[in-house]
Amino acid sequence: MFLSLPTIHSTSFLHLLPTTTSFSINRRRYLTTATATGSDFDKTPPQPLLQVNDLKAKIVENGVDILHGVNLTVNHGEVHAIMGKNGSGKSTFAKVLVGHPDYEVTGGSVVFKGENLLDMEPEERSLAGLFMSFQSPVAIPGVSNDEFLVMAYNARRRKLGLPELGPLECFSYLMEKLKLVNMKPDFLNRNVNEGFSGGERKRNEILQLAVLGADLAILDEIDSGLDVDALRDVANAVNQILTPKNSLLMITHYRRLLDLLNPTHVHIMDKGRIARTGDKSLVAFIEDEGYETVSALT
Ligand SMILES: Nc1ncnc2c1ncn2[C@@H]1O[C@H](COP(=O)(O)OP(=O)(O)OP(=O)(O)O)[C@@H](O)[C@H]1O
Repeated sequence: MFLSLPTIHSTSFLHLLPTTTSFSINRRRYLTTATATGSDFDKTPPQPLLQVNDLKAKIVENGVDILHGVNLTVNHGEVHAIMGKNGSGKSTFAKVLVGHPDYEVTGGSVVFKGENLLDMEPEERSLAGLFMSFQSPVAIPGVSNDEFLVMAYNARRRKLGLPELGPLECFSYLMEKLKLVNMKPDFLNRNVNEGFSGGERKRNEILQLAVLGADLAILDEIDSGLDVDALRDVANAVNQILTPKNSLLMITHYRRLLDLLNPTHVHIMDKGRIARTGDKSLVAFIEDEGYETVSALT
């Protein structure tokens, strides 16, 4: 997880929900009904959860431009996958969204829940409902998993004006989430990610997501290093965390994760841009043709 203040599912998106819209929810399509007061002309288009427009960014250390104009819209309840060859800028894009200090935005805009995301500090982005699990989650020596989760969860509750949970309530809340991710309770007493295997770290990221919640969860190669059982557990947990209101942006190289999480949109990133967007059939196209075909068209 991005180690700033915690992300949690927020109720503040409610005012953004349109009166009438058709939007995809995980694998289903829902049609909400208009309020009876207006004509068709009153129907407002769906308010995107995330709107990225011509986003450009460079690496701070060496000034190299990596993102060359990314455009992406994620609506509530959608599941997006970003694929693309190594070094095409997928992780950079994700890290720029959460405000990673290694990168500087040089152009474009990002609107999240109606707010300018680029104006927010990383902590504010997290508190606003953005969660990211990194490709290589870091360990936090000296801080136990349960301390970390309780602290993060209660910080978010304070931010939302909710009372903090006491130790007993926290314990039962965490146990419920552990079950969701199929992790043993002793993981709570261990220091965050310290001595965890690669797969355990990935599972622990999903535990953090389950505990903290998110309006938009960004999972960067959550499937790398997972055995088949762990992959299924992680996918099951993510599917249970998804609701009609929150959304998922996953970065992956592998079809097996897509089969389990069933994205509504698949994007191919190439040379720091989204070069192609489609549905899951795009994956079969890439498997047949390779990324070079996409590169040749950009
Ligand atoms: N902090 C950094 N310092 C130096 N180079 C970087 C940094 N971050 C990204 N890069 C470079 O930017 C390019 C894009 O990297 P990025 O990690 O975004 O690619 P990716 O599409 O996620 O690749 P992969 O599929 O291999 O994970 C690569 O050439 C990478 O070496």
